[in-house]
This record gives sequence, structure tokens and C-alpha cells, in this order.
Amino acid sequence: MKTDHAPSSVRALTVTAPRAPLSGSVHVPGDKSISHRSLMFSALARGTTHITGLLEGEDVLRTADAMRALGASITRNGPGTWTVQGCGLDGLGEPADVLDMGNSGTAARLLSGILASHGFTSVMTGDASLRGRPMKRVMDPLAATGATFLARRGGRLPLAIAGNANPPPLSYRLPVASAQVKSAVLLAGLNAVGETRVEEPVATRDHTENMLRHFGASVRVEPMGAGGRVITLQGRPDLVACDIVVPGDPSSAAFVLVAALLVPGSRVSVPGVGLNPLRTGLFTSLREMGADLVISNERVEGGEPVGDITATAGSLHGVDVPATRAPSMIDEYPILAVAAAHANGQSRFRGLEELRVKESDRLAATVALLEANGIRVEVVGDDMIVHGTGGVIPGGGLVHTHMDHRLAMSAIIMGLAAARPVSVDDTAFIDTSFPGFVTLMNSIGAGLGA
Ligand SMILES: O=C(O)C1=C[C@@H](OP(=O)(O)O)[C@@H](O)[C@H](O)C1
Ligand SMILES: C=C(OP(=O)(O)O)C(=O)O
Repeated sequence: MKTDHAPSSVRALTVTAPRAPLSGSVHVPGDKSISHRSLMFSALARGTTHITGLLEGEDVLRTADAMRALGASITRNGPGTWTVQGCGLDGLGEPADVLDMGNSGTAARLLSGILASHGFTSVMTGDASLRGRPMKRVMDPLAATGATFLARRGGRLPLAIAGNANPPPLSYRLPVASAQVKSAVLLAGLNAVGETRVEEPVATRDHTENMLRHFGASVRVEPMGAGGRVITLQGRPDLVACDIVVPGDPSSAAFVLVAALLVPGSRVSVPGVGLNPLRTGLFTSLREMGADLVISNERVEGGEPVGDITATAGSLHGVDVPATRAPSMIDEYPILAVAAAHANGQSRFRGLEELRVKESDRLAATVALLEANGIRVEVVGDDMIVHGTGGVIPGGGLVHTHMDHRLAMSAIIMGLAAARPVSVDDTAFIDTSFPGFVTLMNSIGAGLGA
């Protein structure tokens, strides 16, 4: 299916190691999770919200289109600067056409919670990657709102939702560590009278909780067991428009910083990166590998911790990443695997079952990425074991990215640190989360052909 923002054509790329070190200071685009939420929540609020630093990637543009189709007035005033005229909690209306969420799991899952708790019928679809991803994980808890769901076999998009404008408040324990599922349940709870309760045995990113509070909702977060949380939302809050400043995306900064760590002699800074502790597992893991990552100028911007990060190249050693850390770095395993391939000795990443249901089967695709470039890698249960080469990645392989932006960027970074060129079948999907990635990398000396 061709849609307005879909990457329009395949963009293959062959990457060779640069002759000189990478250097400079570059801002990465706004945080994807916070950008989606800022558009959705401001559409549900009363009044006008001003957003700065919004990620203008394909995924977030899908959310903007969907919220417009539901009745919000959303205007782009300049790069990253957007205004949303909200409809209020009961003001969204039936969309005239199918909502196309493109490549974005976050957009589809979070929107399900909103659609299930409004009294109209809507249909969501997505690109071939998203149509292959599980929606049952949100349909199951949301069915208790009284909404009706009709999906393809296996709970896949397209999905029709006949919502219920007066849902009961839900109480749900997450069976998978997923901020998307947690958020879908909480968003359905906005229209419910009473308290919606979500238990998460392992804490996942809390941008929904933080931003709903910012808009005036009452959200309580209490610790549960070892590292879990209970989140309680008071239904029918008066959500009031407010300004939002979106920090730089740590999941995007990851690629730039790992490139600097791996290309000999490099030193690169990324200012204004979001440092929410539920997002920084990659930086913890890289430091455990001996990476020279310095965080400075730590501050709070728009309610989220932010800092400037400088990476300096040096040798890395293997690491054992515990499963409990996975939610705080769930999108960063492909790039961590590239760092591990370059490191001295063996790395083990534990508890990666969720990687199998991302834009691609990221576990299988990351293994294929490494193996195609001469790295020995094993999968044992849900763990990945990477046998690092101690500095020289052989390279010379072709990487299949399977409509997955993070694989494309990881393959490019691997090419910068490899002895022989690394070819990438399609870089077009990078635009879903990191528009301008190739240009930005070239501005620090990557020398990538456009
Ligand atoms: O809530 C979010 O914004 C996200 C949650 C994560 O997905 P899961 O909830 O499926 O772990 C992550 O992979 C995705 O990129 C963004
Ligand atoms: C998994 C990701 O996103 P989503 O689930 O929103 O498609 C990602 O960006 O790596």
C-alpha cells in the first residue's frame, strides 16, 4: 500500500570506513516516543499546545495525520515547531477513512487505547511490516472496555475498532514488558470513570505517565516488587493544553555515539539528549564495556532529564547485559551488537524475546547482520552471544534490513568500522525515526554516499 509518507523508493548504500576520525558536535532529532505522545495527548486536551523539537520522522507524521483525521487541528509552524488545537476528552470524532499508521507500532498501539474509549468506529492499517506485528497484546486488555475489535488472523492489522465512550476502568497486569501496552490501557482509562490500574513487573519507559501529569491528570506511580511499578490513573481528568519541549532521542544518539566509539581517533558530542533513566540502558552497557562516554550539563527540560554526551574512541571489551535492563534499551540491541562485534571477547545480551516482534524479527536480523560481516554469533534461548573480534570487523557483507530503520543504521555504523565495505539493501526506512541521518553522519566525517 502506498501512502503519503511511506518511504517512496528503495535506497541501497555501500559503506566504507572513513579515512579520518569522526569529529564535531551534532544535535539528533527529537525523541520519537515523546513526539507521538505530545501529538496524541494535546489532541485530547482543551486549548492550544505548542510543541518544540518534535521529531518529523515518518512515524510521527502518521500520528499527526491520524489525530487530524479524528478532528484535531495540527499545524507545523517551522522545523520541529508545531501547534495542536485540542478537541478535549470527548471531542474526537469518527474518521472518514482508514487510519494508516505506516511503520509505527507506537502509533498503532497507543491509538488503539484512544479509539477503544470513544463512541465511534474506526479502522487502522499500516505498511507490510506493521501489518505483521501483534496487536492482540492491546486488544486483549482493551476488550474489557466493551469495545469490539475485528482484526486479521493472529490479531494483525487492518483492525476495526467499535469503541465505547463509557468504558469501565481497567485493572491490568502486563504480561510483556511493553510501554506501548501500558500506554494503551492508560489512554483508555482517560475516558473511564474511576481509577485505571496497570501493574508492570518490570518498569518500562514512563513518558505517558509523565506527560499525562504535565497535562493535568492525576497519575500515581508506586514501586512493586523488585523493579516493578503500579500506575494508577484517575479517569476523566481535565487535560489542559501546555507547552512541550521534546528532548533529543537517546535511541537516535546511540548510532552517532557508537560510531564515534568505533572509528579510531574519533570524538563526537551530542547535546540535549534525553536521559530518562528508563531509556539509558545502552549508555550503562557501553560504559560497562569500557566506553569513554562523558555526560555533562545535566538539566531538566520539559519535565525530562537531558544532558550533553561526548563519545571518544577507544577499545571496548565484552559485556553481560541482564534481562532486567532490556526495557531501558529495547531499541538499542542492534547497535550494541555492532559495538560488541568490535569489542574484545564475548558479550551476552539476555532476555531478548521482545526483539522478535519489532519492525522485523530483530533478533534474527541482527544475527544475520553480524554473520554476513564475519562475526560469530549464537542465539541460546532468548539470549544473544556475540564473539567480538577485538577491533577489526571483517565486513564485506550485504545486510537485509527488512523495513527496519534500526537495522539500516546499525549496518551503516558497522560499515564505518569494518575492514571491507558493508552493503545495505535499503536505507529508506531510516526516515521513520531519524530523517537526515546520512547528512548528519557526513557532517561529522562519515563520507557516506547519499
Ligand atoms: O512506548 C513507546 O514509545 C515505545 C516502546 C517500545 O516498544 P514496546 O512497548 O513494544 O516495548 C519501543 O520499542 C518503541 O520504539 C517505542
Ligand atoms: C520498535 C520501534 O518502534 P515502533 O514499535 O514504534 O514501531 C523502534 O523504533 O525501534
